Amino acid sequence: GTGSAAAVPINADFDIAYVTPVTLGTPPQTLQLDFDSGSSDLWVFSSHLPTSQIRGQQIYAPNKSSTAKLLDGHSWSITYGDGSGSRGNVYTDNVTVGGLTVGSQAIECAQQVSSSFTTEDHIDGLVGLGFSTLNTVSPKSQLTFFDNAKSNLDSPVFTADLKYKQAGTYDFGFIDEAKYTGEITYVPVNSDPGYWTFPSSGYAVGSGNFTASSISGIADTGTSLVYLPTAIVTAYYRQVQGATNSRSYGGYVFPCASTLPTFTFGVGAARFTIPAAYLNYAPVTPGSATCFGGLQSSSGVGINIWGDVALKAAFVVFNGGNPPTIGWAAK
Ligand SMILES: O=C(CNCc1ccccc1)Nc1scc(-c2ccccc2)c1C(=O)NCc1ccccc1
Repeated sequence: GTGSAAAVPINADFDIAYVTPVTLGTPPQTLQLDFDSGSSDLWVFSSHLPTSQIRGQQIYAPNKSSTAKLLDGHSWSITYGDGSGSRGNVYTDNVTVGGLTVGSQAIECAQQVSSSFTTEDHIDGLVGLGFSTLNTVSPKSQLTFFDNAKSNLDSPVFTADLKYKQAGTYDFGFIDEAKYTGEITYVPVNSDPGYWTFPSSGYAVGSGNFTASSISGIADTGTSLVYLPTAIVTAYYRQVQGATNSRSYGGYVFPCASTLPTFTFGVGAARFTIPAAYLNYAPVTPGSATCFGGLQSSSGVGINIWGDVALKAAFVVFNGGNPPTIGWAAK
């Protein structure tokens, strides 16, 4: 089988995150979920949440689904690097994404979410697409939607075609040749950390020389920005008039009117250029003349993250075969 579903930016002004419609249970309950290759829990706003923590999100009510089953004695609790998090209990039910159905998928129902989830009213939960070793359900960890679907897929892959300020797609089970140009460059994935960790071959700032340098990082559809080693990031912002690394804003900022260089990264012999517009991420506060960069230092993060700002400059194949690999193509 295969599946194909839209990845829609949650904000009209800048690409904080992308959501995809997912139907749960019988009769179908449709939620808008954030597909996240940087984590491995499928969790949803649910009828078990205090109403004080719900602000407009759609909820999944397992007691309204004839196919829902409580996973007795199981719970989950997750914290993301930005300190946000959620926890709750677990049901299994049918989950459908773009025509692809998984029966008895673990659906982690939130009983508590942190304030940043409550205030983000366009995200009804997450679909983790990382490796199932990262799943937080206890005492028995659960498989991701992709791992459950894999055996029924024409090919054990999913692809991300994210776009700048417009809807893209997630495809499951096939590679759509119409979505990319040229060849797909595949590199090995180290899944031990539980992420889609792959080697990048180097970078260039604007029209400058390409610096060959092996950079290990993760392909993370759930993280908005790109986080790279300080040496690379300072080389980039040296080319931006008025850029500073702001302690108060927590990263590199610059006058919104600044001219930004592009940023090119290598995957094997292939080169991908992130347009300047993607790197002028957003005003630090609505209407401000100071803007926050789409490229930030990973020194406070602990790992290098190729988030949406990079992913939307390419067509990316997450190959869940044995061994796993990741493919990058121009589009
Ligand atoms: O957690 C993820 C992917 N999920 C991101 C997400 C999506 C919706 C809501 C909340 C979070 N990716 C990874 S892998 C490793 C980290 C990390 C980041 C900072 C410090 C330590 C670890 C993160 C992560 O938290 N990403 C989101 C993020 C937030 C702030 C700064 C950077 C990245």
